[in-house]
Amino acid sequence: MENDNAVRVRGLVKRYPDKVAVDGVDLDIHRGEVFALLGPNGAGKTTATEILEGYRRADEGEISVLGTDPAHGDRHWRARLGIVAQTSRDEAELSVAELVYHFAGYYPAPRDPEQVIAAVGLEEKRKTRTRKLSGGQRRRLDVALGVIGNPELLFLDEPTTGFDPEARRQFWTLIEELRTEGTTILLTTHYLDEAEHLADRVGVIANGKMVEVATPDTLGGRGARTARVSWLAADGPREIRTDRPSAEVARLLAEYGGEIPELQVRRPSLEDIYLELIGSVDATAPALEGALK
Ligand SMILES: Nc1ncnc2c1ncn2[C@@H]1O[C@H](COP(=O)(O)OP(=O)(O)OP(=O)(O)O)[C@@H](O)[C@H]1O
Repeated sequence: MENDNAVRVRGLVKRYPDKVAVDGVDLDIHRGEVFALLGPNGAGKTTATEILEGYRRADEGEISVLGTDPAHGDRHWRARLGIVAQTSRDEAELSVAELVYHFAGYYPAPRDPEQVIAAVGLEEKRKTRTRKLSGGQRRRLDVALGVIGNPELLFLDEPTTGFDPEARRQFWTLIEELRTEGTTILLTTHYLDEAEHLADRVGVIANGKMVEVATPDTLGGRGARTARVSWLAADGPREIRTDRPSAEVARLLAEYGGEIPELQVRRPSLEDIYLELIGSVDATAPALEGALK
């Protein structure tokens, strides 16, 4: 019987000749959640993801993806996955619509190709050959091909790289719709605002190790962090740190008797916390002397 988690990983290790890319990772992704994997370049995100997709073999560890060990996944299992990899497939001479219809034919219960083309904002390009698409349009097509099979579990590896802000928002809406329909999603991204907007939980990976798994609001104790209240006083900008920002704002309000000039209340952003977590890992990483000689 399949367990409740879409993904269950214990003690995952992947070694390359000169590098341990994934170094003992545990990971649970619940059914129906959006999980964002964050980490610097070379942290091991793609390697780990490709092992879950069945494209690479682990050296050690127990892995279950939709109840199956990816090393033994058959085509029925594969049809339940959607994959948007970092590099695009190359079918340069086919048009957008031809390619989307073609891919729909691979799956037992595909989505409606026209709806998918519309959802990624490529209606006007449906007859354009894929080699004539811009980088961002090509990436939208990749997303369309990843979701056309109506997957239970969708892997998105840096899906919005090269998207303009409007396309990114449109993509976020699409992901929210998929989530509402119950699709489980594993997203890797370097955009912290994207992780914050979309993810139920985030995992930070660095040097092949999982540093922390938490909700975007609570990562690194974020929810309990001191707030900063800043405003423009008569003699220049002021900032104070406080655990009770509302009380501070009330005090200022009484003092000013009305509008407080340039008032801002800020807590550390997800990006601040992420950089702090990654920084503390870097500081304990082995020295690079050997590599730099
Ligand atoms: N086929 C390979 N052979 C040898 N080393 C590899 C191979 N693929 C990846 N690596 C190394 O493994 C480490 C992890 O790479 P990986 O691509 O998983 O990182 P990533 O977190 O996805 O990075 P990015 O954010 O840049 O995509 C890196 O040091 C990389 O150089």
